[in-house]
Amino acid sequence: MTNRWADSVGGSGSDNNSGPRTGRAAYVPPHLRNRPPSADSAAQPSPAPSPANDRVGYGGPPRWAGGARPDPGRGGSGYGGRNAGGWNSNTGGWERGRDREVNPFGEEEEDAECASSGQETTGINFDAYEDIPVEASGDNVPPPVNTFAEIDLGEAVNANIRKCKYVRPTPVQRNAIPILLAGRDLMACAQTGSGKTAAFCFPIINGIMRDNLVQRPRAPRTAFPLALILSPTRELSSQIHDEARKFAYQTGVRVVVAYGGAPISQQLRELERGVDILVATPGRLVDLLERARVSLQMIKYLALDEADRMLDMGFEPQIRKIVEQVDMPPSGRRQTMLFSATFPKEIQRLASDFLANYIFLAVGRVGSSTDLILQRVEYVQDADKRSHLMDLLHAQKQSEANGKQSLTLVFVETKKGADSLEYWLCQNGFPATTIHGDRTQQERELALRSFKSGRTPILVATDVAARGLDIPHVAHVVNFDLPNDIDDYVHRIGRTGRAGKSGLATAFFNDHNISLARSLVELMQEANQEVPNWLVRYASRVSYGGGKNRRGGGGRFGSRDIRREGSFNRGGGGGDYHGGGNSGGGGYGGMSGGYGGGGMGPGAPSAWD
Ligand SMILES: Nc1ncnc2c1ncn2[C@@H]1O[C@H](COP(=O)(O)OP(=O)(O)OP(=O)(O)O)[C@@H](O)[C@H]1O
Repeated sequence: MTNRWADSVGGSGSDNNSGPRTGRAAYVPPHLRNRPPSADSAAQPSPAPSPANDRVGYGGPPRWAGGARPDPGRGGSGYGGRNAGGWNSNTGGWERGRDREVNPFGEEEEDAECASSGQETTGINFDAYEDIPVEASGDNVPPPVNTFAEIDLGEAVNANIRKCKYVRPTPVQRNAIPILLAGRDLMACAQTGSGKTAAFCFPIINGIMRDNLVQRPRAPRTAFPLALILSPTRELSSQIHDEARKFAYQTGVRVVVAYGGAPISQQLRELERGVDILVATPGRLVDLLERARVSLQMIKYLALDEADRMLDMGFEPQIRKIVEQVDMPPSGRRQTMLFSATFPKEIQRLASDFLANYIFLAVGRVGSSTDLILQRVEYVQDADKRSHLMDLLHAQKQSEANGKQSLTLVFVETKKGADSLEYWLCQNGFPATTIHGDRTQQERELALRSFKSGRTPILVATDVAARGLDIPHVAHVVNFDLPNDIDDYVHRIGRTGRAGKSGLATAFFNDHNISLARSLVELMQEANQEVPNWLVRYASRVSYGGGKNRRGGGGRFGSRDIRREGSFNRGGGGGDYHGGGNSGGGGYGGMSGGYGGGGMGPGAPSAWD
């Protein structure tokens, strides 16, 4: 009973690509594939047994060893449309191909009854978002919608929305989807856990289905995707791929993922079988482009998730190469969408290079954290951090005595620190695992699965796990080491308090974190959190501009559309504006100042792909 959710989570999206594949069907263009769904015929794979701790798993059978691997949710709609994304437009295999599509919902559908009858809510707590302020600026902003029924996403996508148990669109979806369906470029900022993935996936899938027969060039070994979704980490790309496959199930739109650390041969095979939407990390994509195994010349939709991270110093050269220096159609001839929970001014400036006459959308204040997360900051000297963490974990265990076990995500600064804390926790009776850039991809995936399943309910991580990961049941995020950048803090704590659920975030603060004090106080006040007096005193002692604090230089959440500031002249003028939350009324006030000083630090580059 207690493990029921854990089992289903552990199984979902992890081994659902191991269904049988029998032969190859001919390519069918997406617009011909959108037929009413037939009964799912694919057998559901059973989740592979995993050890209690992935360290123990080192002795287990090697995954990926030789040939096909039981790959977690990757590359495998099983659609079988050979050369989709390529050149062959033979339509003969449509039925066969679709019938073979592995059901990406896996056991979740079977568990639906259990989930809805239990304490778990599968949907967003919409009350939490009722009053969220919305700002949209740009020319002729399409109005928001209130329901999915108001948007014509097509029968198959609507069926998938129901399977996902999405009853109503979230605020970012209500606003972003009509903008994207109208073909507009978009820079969208919305709080962590508020449903941005679907906000860009639905319009992309719909667009591909609507496009008339797209004749792709003839090049036998080169894939020609129509849409590209870039994200900064392997795990996030894998997660987006899993989500996109659910949204695209039975639409005939084929989604493939490519990221580093995993054998490229498997990814090449998937690409050869056809791709409409390619989800990728920049490094692996550059590799595929250099091998001429992917061409971007047919790209009509480009989405950058965690766009501010993608355009900061760590990634910008790769992104420029992909978007500007290969064969992707220029802005204006493709539709570009950038999403994140944080958008510093400098990044907005850079981003405007990739956009044409775009709309800027802010749902909630840019860079703010959701007040669903209870934030606590405690003064803890470095030497005392471990025992303090132990106290927190013991207290948590006590409170869970009669309830379900919840997950704790502990962020540390270094990879070595992660390993050593993990070891210490395990020694002290707290099963833990770790994820960071020094672990192999195989180890990283195993660790994530072990954490999600609740087998190791503590995950010690570097910033590699800070962005985008949507892990149910993370009840507590501990910033054992605080980051230097307040935006990183926002993303880290955003691993809890998702989809309308509440969460707890505890930070250990000491004199090493002094440069963060002021922005931390502002962020907490913004989210109606109780701020300790000692932290306010720290904040008043420091001036802006220190460290990598990007909020420095004048005020709180700089954040609105930078085109509305006089100095910015690129990318079209700001104009239309609709404020208010769900009620559709009211204005969007209170955003003043801006990001000023501070560099755009790459955070911990070694942790990123
Ligand atoms: N309309 C909806 N109704 C119910 N749940 C939803 C809806 N849209 C998305 N969700 C769920 O909300 C959760 C968070 O969504 P998602 O991961 O897209 O958030 P995000 O805004 O991208 O977060 P982050 O900024 O951390 O990347 C997911 O579990 C998703 O399935």
